Parts: sequence; C-alpha cells; structure tokens
Amino acid sequence: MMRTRPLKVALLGCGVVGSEVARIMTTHADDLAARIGAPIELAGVAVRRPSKVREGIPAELITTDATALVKRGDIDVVVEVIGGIEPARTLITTAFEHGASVVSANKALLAQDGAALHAAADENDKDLYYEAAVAGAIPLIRPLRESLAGDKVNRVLGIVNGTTNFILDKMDSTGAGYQEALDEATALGYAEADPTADVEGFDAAAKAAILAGIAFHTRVRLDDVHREGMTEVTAADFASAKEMGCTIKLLAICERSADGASVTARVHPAMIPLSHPLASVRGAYNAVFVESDAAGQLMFYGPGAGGAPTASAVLGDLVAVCRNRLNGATGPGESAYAALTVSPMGDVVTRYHISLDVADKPGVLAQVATVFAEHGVSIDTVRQQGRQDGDGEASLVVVTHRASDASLSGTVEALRKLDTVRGVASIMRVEGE
Ligand SMILES: NC(=O)C1=CN([C@@H]2O[C@H](COP(=O)(O)OP(=O)(O)OC[C@H]3O[C@@H](n4cnc5c(N)ncnc54)[C@H](O)[C@@H]3O)[C@@H](O)[C@H]2O)C=CC1
Ligand SMILES: N[C@@H](CC=O)C(=O)O
Ligand code: NA
Repeated sequence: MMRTRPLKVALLGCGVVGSEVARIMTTHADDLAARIGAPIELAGVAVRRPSKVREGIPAELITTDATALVKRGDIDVVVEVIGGIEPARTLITTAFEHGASVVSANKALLAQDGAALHAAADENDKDLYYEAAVAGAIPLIRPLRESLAGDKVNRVLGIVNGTTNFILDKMDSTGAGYQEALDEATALGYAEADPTADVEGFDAAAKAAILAGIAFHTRVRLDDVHREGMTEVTAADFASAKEMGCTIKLLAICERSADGASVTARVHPAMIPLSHPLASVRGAYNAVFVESDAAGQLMFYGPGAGGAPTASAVLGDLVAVCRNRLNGATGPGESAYAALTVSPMGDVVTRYHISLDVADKPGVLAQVATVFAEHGVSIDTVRQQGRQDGDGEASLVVVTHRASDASLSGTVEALRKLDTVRGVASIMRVEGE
C-alpha cells in the first residue's frame, strides 16, 4: 500500500550529476513513488551559486547553507553530489547524526574515508550507498556487495575512468591530441572538477580501492593502490601497441594472490590485445571483468561518466535507501572481516613491453639480454630496428614473459647503467592475454 507522507530528499550540489538527479526525481516522480511505496519529495537543494537558473527546481528549495539543510532533522535521505573531501565529509556525517541516510557519488571521499563514514552510518543506524562512485551507471557495487556475496572474488579488472578512456580512444582512433581530447571530455561533463584526478589516475585509483575493499572484504586505502596516469602515453606508444596487435587502455586491476593470503590493487596504462573485449570499449564507456570461484568470469559494461548515466545509479540507490527506510531496515554496511594483507606493486606479476634506444653496434643485443637474464626476467620477443637518422642508434623493443614488477624495475635500473643503452623510451605492462 502506498504511504502518503513523502520521504524527504536533500540534494547537495546541483552540477552535472545533481541537476540530472533533480530532473529524474521530478519527471519520474510517479514511477519512483510506485516502486518505493511512498512519494519522494525534493526538500532542499544546496548550491554554491544561487543566482544560476535551474530549470524545474522551485527557487524556494535553493539554499547556500548545506549545513542547515542536513541538520533540519526531517530529511530522510541526503544525496551528496558536491564532490571533494570537505565539506562533503562533514556534511555526510552531520546528515547521519541528524537522522538521514546518505547516497553519494564521491569516490575520492569514499576511498579516503570510507571506513569512518561506514562507521558513522552504522552508529546512527543509517545507510550509506554509492553505486555512482564506481563506473558511473554500471551496476557494480551492488552486484559485488550483494549478488556475489556468496562467492569468492579473485580478480577485478577493467576500465573505470570515462575521461581517460575517451582521451585514449580519440588519440588512437583519430590521432587527436591529448589536450584537445581532454577539453572535449570536460565539455561533455565526464571529467572531475580538477581533471588531474582523471589523467593522473587518482580517480581510477580511488575506484580501485573501493572495488578491492568490497571484492576482497578487506580495507584497501587509496595509498595502497599503485597509481600511474596516462599523461605520458604518446602516439609512438600507440604505434608500438599496433605493431603488437594491441591498443592502450588505462586499467584498474585488483587481484588476490595465488595463495589467497594477500591482494594487490593498481592503476596504470597497459597494452591489451585488440581481440580482448576491453580493447573495443570506446569513448567514456567503462567495462569491468570480475572473476570468482563459482561464477567464473563476469563482464559489466556501460556508460562510466556523464550527468544522466551517473544520475541513474544515484536514483537506483535512492530507491533502495528509501525502501529500507520504509521497512525500518538498513542495507549491507562495510565488510572488511577478511583483513587480507595488501601487497606492494613489486609483488605484482605481469608481462612488459620495453622500448630502448641503444647504440647500433655488435654485441648490444647480447648485453641487454644478459641483464634481463641476471634479473630472472625471461624474454618473449625482441625486435631491433636501425634508424634512418644516422645517429648510430637503434630501437630495441623487448617483450617479456611474466615477471614480478620488482624484477622488472631491477632490470630497467641495470639497463640504464649500460653505456650502450642511451635511453629507456617507454615501459608498458601487457595485460589481458
Ligand atoms: N560527472 C560524472 O560523470 C561523474 C561524477 N561523479 C561524482 O559526482 C560528484 C559530482 O560531480 P559533478 O556533478 O560532475 O561535479 P560538478 O562540479 O558539475 O558539480 C558539483 C556541484 O557542487 C557545487 N558545490 C560545491 N561545493 C558546494 C557546497 N559546499 N555546497 C553546495 N554546492 C556545492 C558546485 O558548485 C557544483 O555545481 C563528484 O563526487 C564526482 O566525482 C561520479 C561519477 C560520474
Ligand atoms: N571523471 C570520472 C567521472 C565518473 O566517475 C570519469 O571520467 O570516469
Ligand atoms: Na556504478
């Protein structure tokens, strides 16, 4: 039976995502009420610029005082789509203390302070939901938290940042420059307020920390995630990738070790074969593979950024939280009971593509191969190309078999010391084979 008293929703932030949340709440009001079992009412919208025209939002709902809004005491759910650490963190904890549950899209905050925020939600018997924080519209948090709660997840691998996928895709398919592609992604509402978070891999690392924590029932902090951005990926890297039948993607990879006792989480650009499903993920789309004991391999795919897609995930959480509230219940909180060790990047084992500038003279290949052998890194293929510019140098491209990151770093350090190695042009991991 439909309850007539509406559940009250406070919206914090009315930018790319918030404006779409408000629009869908209004245009789908009847359906949302039917699905929840009670109408939901937009009770207040906290903004920074009150003079901005916001179509469909009554002016009397707009406030610049987000703190007063979350302290009102009659708010059932606070939707936080401001972003950043403060004041979002304080507003969320204040909301719990004043009786509201929270839906957030804020991966930066959840990766940094997820444990404390979950604790605050628990103490106040409230919900904290954040499907939109990882891979935009794609249902991923809920499948991991709920659908796969009876299985054992061993690996989560995928593209979790729409902006960088958009840029890499443009660079690869149209030859567009980095800045031009980034400007377009920003105009389309994909990029973070400071796009450094996207291109330097902070955003994907935050998502990797959240995913690893949920997948492995272990607290994984942002600092535990090895992070490399994509600003140094060049047209030459794409050309090398093509020669190997690969393309380049910024990947997030969270893995359980073979003995099951530890996990790793990392974000970095990597070559993947063109035949791999991740190679055909275009634009701001995301795709994530989850591998588990019983289910085997699952793939989640869809829009990873943008106002409406992200609002879809926020609304899904809003419905779930409202239903919980009507039932006098809360959904699953943090699950970190496994408390596995989070190992450093040096323990990660994968393949590498290394491009060296070497002296074009006899014996160099043997010298380089010896350094690899001394560090226990087995070579799969080597390709040497003399250069036309007559500078006495050649390009040497080495692709290794699987080796630990620590062994590879040791190898590269030793290679740099060889007189015959003039420079290390690029090092890229090769994944998905
Ligand atoms: N844009 C996207 O594709 C996605 C964004 N997200 C996350 O959603 C959140 C919001 O992102 P966007 O909407 O893209 O950002 P945005 O920058 O378009 O919107 C944020 C809004 O919050 C307002 N704001 C900032 N401080 C405030 C305060 N103290 N009180 C009231 N309003 C305040 C800003 O003026 C701005 O209008 C962020 O946490 C972001 O990481 C998550 C998934 C996808
Ligand atoms: N900036 C992010 C937005 C979604 O999380 C991205 O590009 O993926
Ligand atoms: Na999602």
